[in-house]
Amino acid sequence: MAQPSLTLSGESLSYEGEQVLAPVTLSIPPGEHVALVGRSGAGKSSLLKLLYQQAPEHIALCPQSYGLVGNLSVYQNVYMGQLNRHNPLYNLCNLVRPWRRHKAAVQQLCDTLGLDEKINSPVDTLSGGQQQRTAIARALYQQAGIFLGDEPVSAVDPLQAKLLIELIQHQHASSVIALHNRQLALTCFDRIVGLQHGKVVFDLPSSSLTAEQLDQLYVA
Ligand SMILES: Nc1ncnc2c1ncn2[C@@H]1O[C@H](COP(=O)(O)OP(=O)(O)OP(=O)(O)O)[C@@H](O)[C@H]1O
Repeated sequence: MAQPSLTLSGESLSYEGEQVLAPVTLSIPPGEHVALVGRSGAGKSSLLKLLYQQAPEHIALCPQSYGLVGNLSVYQNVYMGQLNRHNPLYNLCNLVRPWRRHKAAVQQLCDTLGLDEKINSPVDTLSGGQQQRTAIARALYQQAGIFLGDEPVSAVDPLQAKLLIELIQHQHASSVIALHNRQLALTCFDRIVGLQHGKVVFDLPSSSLTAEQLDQLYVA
């Protein structure tokens, strides 16, 4: 399936009549990896929501709250990344007694993400970082062309965060990831979109930005 560009042409977002994101115009073509940076409440999740609405069928979404089912295993949660590819009976069979090809594919992802020993554990029994990696595994299993992540590496150490971002980018034609780690934004992404008080205040190549400029977003 050809990957679309994600394009916003002046869309805004309001809750109960109150605008939380001012009109945004931006385009993210296949091949571009974009970081969203800004203080808590600046509008990063809101912008991701608008982007998701543009092409949900092409997007693997990794939400801030993970959206995992706590009493189901890591395998079952990761399998759910492909739920919409199969009929309900097929899914039920593979959630209860997985076929070898699904089990092997999920096992491989779990090995890559350091979850190999946890594949049969209920998600509720995992650490925060392990739960976060399960949410990433589910998004990777979806095999979509575009990845949207809302602070998907906030609960892992900096080295692991960099490896995860590289893995996500390697497996998706384009990605938009909200994160607070400015160094990661500068080193791993093509473009950085800065948000402040519900507005996009810059949209620039990461090579043209410095850590000090990103720090300005965090000044009250
Ligand atoms: N469901 C909602 N109803 C009303 N207001 C909301 C809702 N979701 C978000 N907001 C408001 O929209 C604004 C932007 O929130 P958003 O979640 O987009 O920020 P953010 O940059 O992602 O923050 P964080 O880094 O804390 O996740 C905030 O003022 C928030 O209170």
